Amino acid sequence: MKAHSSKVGVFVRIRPTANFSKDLIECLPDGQTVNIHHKKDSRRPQDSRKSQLSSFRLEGVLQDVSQGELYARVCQRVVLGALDGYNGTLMCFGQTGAGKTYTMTGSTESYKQRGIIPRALQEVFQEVENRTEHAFSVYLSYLEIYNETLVDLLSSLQGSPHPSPRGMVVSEEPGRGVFIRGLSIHPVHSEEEALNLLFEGEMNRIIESHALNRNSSRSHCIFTVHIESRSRTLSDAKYITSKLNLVDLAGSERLGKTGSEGRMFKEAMYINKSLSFLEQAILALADRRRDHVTFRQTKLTHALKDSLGGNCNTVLVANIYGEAAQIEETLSTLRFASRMMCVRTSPAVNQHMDPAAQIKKLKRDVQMLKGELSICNTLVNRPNIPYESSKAQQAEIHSQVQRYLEGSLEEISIISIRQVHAVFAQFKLAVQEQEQKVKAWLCQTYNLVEIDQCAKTADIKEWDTRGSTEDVSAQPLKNAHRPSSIKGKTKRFKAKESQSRRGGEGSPVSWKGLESASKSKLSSVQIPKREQESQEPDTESQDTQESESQDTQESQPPGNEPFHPDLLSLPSSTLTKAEAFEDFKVGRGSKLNRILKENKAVLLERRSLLQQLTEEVNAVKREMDCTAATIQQHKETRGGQGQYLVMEGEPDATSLKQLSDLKALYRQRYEVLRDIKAEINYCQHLVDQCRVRLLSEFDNWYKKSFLVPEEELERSMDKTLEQEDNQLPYELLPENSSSESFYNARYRTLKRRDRALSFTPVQGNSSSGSGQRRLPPILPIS
Ligand SMILES: Nc1ncnc2c1ncn2[C@@H]1O[C@H](COP(=O)(O)OP(=O)(O)OP(=O)(O)O)[C@@H](O)[C@H]1O
Repeated sequence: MKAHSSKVGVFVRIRPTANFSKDLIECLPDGQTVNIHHKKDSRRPQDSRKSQLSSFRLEGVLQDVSQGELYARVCQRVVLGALDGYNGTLMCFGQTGAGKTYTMTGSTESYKQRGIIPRALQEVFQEVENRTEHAFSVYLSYLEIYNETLVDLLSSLQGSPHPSPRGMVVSEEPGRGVFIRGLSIHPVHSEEEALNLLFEGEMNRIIESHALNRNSSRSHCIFTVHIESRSRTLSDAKYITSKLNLVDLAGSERLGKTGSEGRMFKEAMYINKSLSFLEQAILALADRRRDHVTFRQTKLTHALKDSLGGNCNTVLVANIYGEAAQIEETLSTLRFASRMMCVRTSPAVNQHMDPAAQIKKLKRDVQMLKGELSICNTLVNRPNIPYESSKAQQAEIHSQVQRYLEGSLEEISIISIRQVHAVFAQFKLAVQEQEQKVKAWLCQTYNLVEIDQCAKTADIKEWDTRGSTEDVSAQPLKNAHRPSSIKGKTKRFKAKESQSRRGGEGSPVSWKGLESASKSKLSSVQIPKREQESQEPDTESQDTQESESQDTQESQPPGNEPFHPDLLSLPSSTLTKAEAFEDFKVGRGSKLNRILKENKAVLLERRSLLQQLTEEVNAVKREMDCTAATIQQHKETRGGQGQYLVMEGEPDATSLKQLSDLKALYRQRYEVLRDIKAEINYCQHLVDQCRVRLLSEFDNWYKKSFLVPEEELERSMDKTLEQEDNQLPYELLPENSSSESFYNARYRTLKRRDRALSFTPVQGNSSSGSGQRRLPPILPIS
């Protein structure tokens, strides 16, 4: 939709104070102008006594306004715009302690003092209910930028994706704009659900205490409401989306005033630096002669790129103090605010096409074009060309390709593009069939099993034998006492090893033997048939232990972390991951493990064959070189100028014959060597596949069996919560029923926090090694 140019809306909010400096700060009756009387330049002694007036005219000066009034004047139109498909951004900027968080989030203890975000959420869900002609979907995300690190404040919620090892990044894509890759986005269906997420995120924010603010936010936070809306009445393909960014910036601070030291000093440096880049970006945006603005210097400016000069309705609230002591910072906040007034944005509805409806339309277009094509063909007298592919035509093309491959058809005549595609498809099919045949032949010859196939069989058998009454989660612990199946397996290895020893591991393989082994596809390689194994008697052997320990080393699971089953009401013994892997190999993963071993045995056999063969080939080569050298020597002693003639029966004639035989032999053996190398590559591929599959199945099994208490815990917690909620102290709630969601969400959050505290000691943000997270004192709801 066409964008129109719009100014950024800028408001000033003055934090209430008993010491309001009327001499220095003058709010004019127009409600839009604030005059600041200040010293000319306090840093220059000659100017320090001179007074100067700086006047700022903004969209509104808000002094002693309630939270409700502020929302109505500043935010409401942006929220309603977001429901109509316009992106919106609301940003609080100002000195530390000036009231940004109070404006944006407000008090989480008092419904009346709730800030912009809870009010915006209430408005969104009220509108969703009222606008019955549209179906809305609402999603939330909550991002924190702390010391140039992106943190997902909602990552602690159930269902959040596991954080990517590479962390989150600010990305840009055409058509999608700026977004945070890796940030979790949560669907919400009610105001209460949304508030739950807000309060959860609030608990995770980083706060510190300093001289100007007891609960100072040490980071920038962006709470985003993603809205999607589709018409319920119109069946067209269009739908609209929008993003509402509610930004609480960290406060700028003079280090002398806040007394920040150590980590807080470092935080303050990051905050001031990113705010100064933000100011630079605003300056550049406000200057219409500049055609390039650099947003990428900091995460904050990059993440806000779309919101500052993009296609959205943007509003800034500049929070200032009313006291004389902060007048310099107040002045610089107002300067920033007035620059922001010069920035223009181009709000536009984000309209998209529904792919399903678009497909329908395209189908209609194709039908129409086909009709036109057929008319054109008739007009130029072209024979009736088929543009649809019927089964008969496909069969015809198939037969043409087959005949072409066999040589009975010289060429395939081309009649349409569709037919060319069909011909290529047939060629591809022929190649694939050939590949399958070769693969099947190799598997059959070497008794190797495709990993997918064997895993499927293993799964089915596992399922069959487990039975319906068995407790799956208890399985690994049962397996901790190695089941008897391991014994059967140990016997197999013993048999295999003795067999391979009998097969001549100690005795050299003759050339003939090698050749025939390769040509007859190694009939001498003995691998036990899988069906026979289960019938073998149970016995333990030293051989097996060696074989197993060797295998364990090769297929070690990643990590060796101990886990604590007692936390999960499991028996109190503690297994390491390596021990669990051992159990897995004899239990659930026994089939895979066995196949891995068998394939490895074949691979080893092949390798030793290759080694012997290489030696043989090298020996032949040496012999060839030797014979050639002898012939050369004779040639030279005869003064060998010109042609070298040898009479039959002479010793040189024998040498030449011998050399030619050796060459033939060399070529022949070299070919066998090459074949064996190819076989080894194939075997290696199967062994690798087996190993990866074994490890990944183990990982899944391990996670399912031991390491996912959180989800279970969360589920059980939610149940408990529901029960507890039924006993919610409603007598404490105010009579206003619209506050119910707010207090419910608050109550749930406090409960969750209590439980979290009772489970783990309170720590800072593990990802950033920062200060405390915002954990407000538990107060009675009143
Ligand atoms: N308009 C207001 N009415 C009542 N109390 C306010 C108002 N503005 C701020 N306060 C109070 O002032 C204190 C500091 O406010 P707040 O934490 O919102 O500041 P901030 O600008 O977010 O600071 P920082 O940048 O350090 O996080 C809080 O106790 C808050 O309740």
